[in-house]
Amino acid sequence: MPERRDVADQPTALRLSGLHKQFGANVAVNRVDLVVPPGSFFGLVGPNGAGKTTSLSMAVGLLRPDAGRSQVYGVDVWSAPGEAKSLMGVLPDGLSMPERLTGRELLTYLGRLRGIEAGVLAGRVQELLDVMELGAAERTLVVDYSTGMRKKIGLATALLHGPRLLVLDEPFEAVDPVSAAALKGILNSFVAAGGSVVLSSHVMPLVEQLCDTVAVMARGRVVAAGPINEVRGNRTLEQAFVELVDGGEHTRKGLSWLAS
Ligand SMILES: Nc1ncnc2c1ncn2[C@@H]1O[C@H](COP(=O)(O)OP(=O)(O)OP(=O)(O)O)[C@@H](O)[C@H]1O
Repeated sequence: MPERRDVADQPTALRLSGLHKQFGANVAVNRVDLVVPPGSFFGLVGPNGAGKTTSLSMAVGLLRPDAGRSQVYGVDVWSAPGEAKSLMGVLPDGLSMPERLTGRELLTYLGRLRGIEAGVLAGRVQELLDVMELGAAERTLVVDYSTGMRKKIGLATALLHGPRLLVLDEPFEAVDPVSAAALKGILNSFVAAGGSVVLSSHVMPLVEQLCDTVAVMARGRVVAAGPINEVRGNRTLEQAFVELVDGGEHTRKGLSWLAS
């Protein structure tokens, strides 16, 4: 494992301040403040429709907020987008990519757009294809990839330029266990070397396994945030999550007509 760099002097990896977004009458994200410390592995959890994707989309500059700001290592995402984006690797929800390319062509194309020198780029592309186990699909176009393969090539594009912060929306969704283990290894090494990761997930054991810090969102607000041990207390994260989100009300509901 790479040696951990001293991250104490670095500015906050990601700071969301008063971030707000409304779709018509629906307040999707309600004045959210969030601080992701440098060198942390940060999990964003919440039930369906809580506002996670909307928050992350605004955080990385893909969706303009109605109010509030997002800063990456002190750089404002909306006033200095070029600089902020060079610091970030992003796996958005529903990533759209040039699909009539093979994985190698896609990574090479995006690497050139990001100004990576050709020799360096070729090495990185090969390493990413190997580690994501996409080398076997060398001749397959991205349009013909499976869901999990699309997730992996999306992650590869996020890692390509060597960012300091990774923002990943559901990175493990549809990824097989072998690839997931490889991805966990990559992300852990990245954090150990001083990088920061923010990921959203519905899989509580995965968040407990990977993350040192969590935020729980519900109905557009952050209802708990901090070191994972503090947020879950003496419960599992899943128990804490259910209690924080609805006091366990839904878990007691059943269907009167089912198996009665
Ligand atoms: N483009 C949009 N237009 C209108 N409403 C939207 C749009 N995007 C999100 N919403 C609404 O905003 C709210 C938050 O959605 P969001 O996708 O951020 O939640 P989420 O926490 O990521 O959910 P999930 O876990 O199901 O992915 C929901 O009520 C959703 O219907």
